[in-house]
Formats: sequence, structure tokens, C-alpha cells
Amino acid sequence: MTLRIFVTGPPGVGKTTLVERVAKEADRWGYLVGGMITREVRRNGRRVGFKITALDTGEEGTLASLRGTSRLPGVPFGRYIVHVDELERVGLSAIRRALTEADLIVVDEIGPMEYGSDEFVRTIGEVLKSEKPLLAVVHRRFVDRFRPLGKLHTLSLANRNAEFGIILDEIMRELKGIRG
Ligand SMILES: Nc1nc2c(ncn2[C@@H]2O[C@H](COP(=O)(O)OP(=O)(O)OP(=O)(O)O)[C@@H](O)[C@H]2O)c(=O)[nH]1
Repeated sequence: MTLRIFVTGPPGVGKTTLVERVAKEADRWGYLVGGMITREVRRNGRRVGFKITALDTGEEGTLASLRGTSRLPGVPFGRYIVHVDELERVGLSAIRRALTEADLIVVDEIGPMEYGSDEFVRTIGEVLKSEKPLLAVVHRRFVDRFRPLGKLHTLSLANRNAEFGIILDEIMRELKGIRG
């Protein structure tokens, strides 16, 4: 059974940080890690949007901006505009490269913003059909949908360090089992 780890939890609990730390450690051990990471963009201490980074190339894109703060085209999503073209140009291309080239696929995150792209939904379907180990952040609203598909870890401030160790151990065991 392919290892699929889903990380969820409340806003700001440290999901992206945990996934980044795991990706960095796997990379340090010489494994190829691909996919995308989403980070918030803050200006003057205020969250003004979200950017995505391709883990293999470092290429960046703007996933979403507060309404009225970006000229990029996109679709309204609450207080934000989601730039679907950017998600597909940077995030999806990174995930597709990871499907063929990486030992571990990272997707941060699988959530309502990303689900605004049909191409994103289709690509996640491909990832789930592949035999590649997956480490994904799943928005709390999507937990029920993904829980049956892998191991769900719900982070809290109290357990996030312990969960990092557990998840890293699971992933390194899987990667060593596949590639030695
Ligand atoms: N001290 C400490 N700070 C952390 C840790 N993990 C995350 N943080 C900080 O907590 C803040 C939120 O971390 P994120 O990783 O963005 O949290 P998130 O759950 O991905 O947030 P959302 O994507 O907004 O839901 C950032 O400022 C991090 O630097 C941790 O293990 N220790």
C-alpha cells in the first residue's frame, strides 16, 4: 500500500512548516522531493495573499490576493481572488514533474482555493492513482474526503513537534524501502 500522509489542523498551527521540514530532511538524505508549498504573504503585518513555490525549481506564483491588490486575473473566493492560471503554471507543473521524477510528492495544500481549478482536481486524482509516496496538507473542510485514502495527522500546538518526528520517520522508512 503506497504511503499517503495527510496533515491537517487549524489555521496557523504549523502544517506548512512541518511539511517543509520533512521535505528538507528527505532532500538532505538525497531523495528527490517535488511538488508545491503554499505560504501566506504578509504586508505591514497583514495577510494579503498566498504564494506557491515549486519544490524542485523554487519557481514562485501567486495563488491568491486580497481583492483589489493584484492585477492578475482570477476568480473571487471570499476576501480573495484565486489566480487559477498561476496555480496551474507553477503548482500543477511542479506536481506533474514530481509524478515522473520525484521519490516523494508534496502538495501543500489540497483545499477549497486549489479546488477552484478543475486541472488541479484531475492532477490530484493522478497523484492518488500513482504509486508515489505522498505528503499533503489537507484543508480541514476536505478531511472527510481524504481520510479513507491515507494516514491523517491532525496537528495542534501541543503535538506538532512530536507529529513531525512520527511523520518524518514514516516517510524515511518508506523512501529507504523503495530506493535504499
Ligand atoms: N515555534 C514554532 N513556530 C512554528 C512551528 N510551526 C509553525 N510555526 C510558526 O507558526 C506560524 C504558522 O505556521 P504555518 O506553517 O504557516 O501554519 P499553517 O498551519 O500552514 O497555516 P495556514 O496555512 O494558514 O493554515 C508561522 O509563523 C510559523 O513560523 C513550530 O513547530 N514551532
